[in-house]
Amino acid sequence: MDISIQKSKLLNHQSIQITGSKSESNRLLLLKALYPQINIENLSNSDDSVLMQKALQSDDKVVDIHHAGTAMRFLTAYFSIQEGREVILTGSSRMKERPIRILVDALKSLGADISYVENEGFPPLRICGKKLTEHKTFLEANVSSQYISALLLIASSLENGLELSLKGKITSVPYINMTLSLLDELEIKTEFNDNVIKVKPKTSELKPKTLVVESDWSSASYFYSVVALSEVGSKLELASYKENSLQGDSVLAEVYKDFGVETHFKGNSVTLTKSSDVKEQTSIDLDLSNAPDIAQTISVTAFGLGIESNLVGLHTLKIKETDRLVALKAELEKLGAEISITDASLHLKPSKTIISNASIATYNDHRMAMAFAPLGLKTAIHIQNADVVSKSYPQFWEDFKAIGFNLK
Ligand SMILES: O=C(O)C1=C[C@@H](OP(=O)(O)O)[C@@H](O)[C@H](O)C1
Ligand SMILES: C=C(OP(=O)(O)O)C(=O)O
Repeated sequence: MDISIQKSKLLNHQSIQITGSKSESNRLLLLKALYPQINIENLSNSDDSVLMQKALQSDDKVVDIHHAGTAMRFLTAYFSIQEGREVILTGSSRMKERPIRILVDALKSLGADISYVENEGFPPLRICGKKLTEHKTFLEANVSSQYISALLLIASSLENGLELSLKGKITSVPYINMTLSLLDELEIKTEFNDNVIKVKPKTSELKPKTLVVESDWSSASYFYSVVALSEVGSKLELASYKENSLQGDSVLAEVYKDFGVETHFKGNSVTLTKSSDVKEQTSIDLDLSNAPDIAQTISVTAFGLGIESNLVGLHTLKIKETDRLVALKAELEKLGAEISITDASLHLKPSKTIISNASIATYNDHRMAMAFAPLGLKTAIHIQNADVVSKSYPQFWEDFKAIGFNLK
């Protein structure tokens, strides 16, 4: 399904309810499989969370998690400790290109039995579940924090817990802290000092506990972009959010100040207001190594506003749903952008015009479709394979329609 967006205008004062964070949901689903006393509210309805839930409930030999990176990484750890069970864990053709050796090596050093079914270092994996006897390991922490979260999520089930040493510069740190905070809410004892994370084994029975998932901040980014690209005085309300979030992408509230967007928290909602125009000479300089999933949204907002941006810390973007740096360059250029990229950065020159009726390719990447959609406020734009959004945000197009986007 392709979608054409006619030039649109934001309907002021709309309120949107966004589904639960897929990162929090996929962690809690795994923890619930280990500790069934957990009750989860506002669970994400994203494809990735539905796939995670199904995978945890299935008895099949082959478990296919399609494009879901967190599910691939978290389930590798989970199936490693399912004693006596053998699983082939696989995914989409892109998933077979997303590296997993760092996690597999760490699990093997703890005693896991994992082998590669096709290419060394990549899914699919054959995992023969067993009791892991070791409790100390290390891993390179600069490639994906998901490897670290995967180990932490199973750590309290290991006989002696886990002592994990992180080597190199740690990337996507807020996601590690999110994992540790959720463990903390379950009264699982953890420590994170000087690049060493320790998790104690859970010895006492967990009391029944309800955890409410906050709505997804990465999904909120597309509305930040909409407000940034709208006229001064425009307002949009999003639910359910809190000021002290576990999600690193909540840094949006700070980042979008530079795009003239103010954020106000009230009750469980957040109101975004376009409070001032952005000056032409504004330049956005950001290190996004802690919030890689909002890089596409920010680049497109900056382009839509015609301002310069220098984004660094983007080294993880190459191994996500697509090579997001290459994809951003190719698609922004269709719109007339002057953009240069390296393996870890992106530089966008200020531009005065946006080419109309460009057809944006989405590369099986939900965030390509969602990041480019707000440009419909500036010009007519065409989004290819627009249903990719369901990976994280199945209601995306309905919600964009509700706030005034003219979709065909
Ligand atoms: O742990 C998580 O829930 C995630 C961690 C990040 O990945 P990396 O650590 O690979 O950057 C992020 O990009 C992904 O969307 C979700
Ligand atoms: C990178 C992402 O997801 P994952 O790595 O879980 O596939 C994402 O949602 O942007």
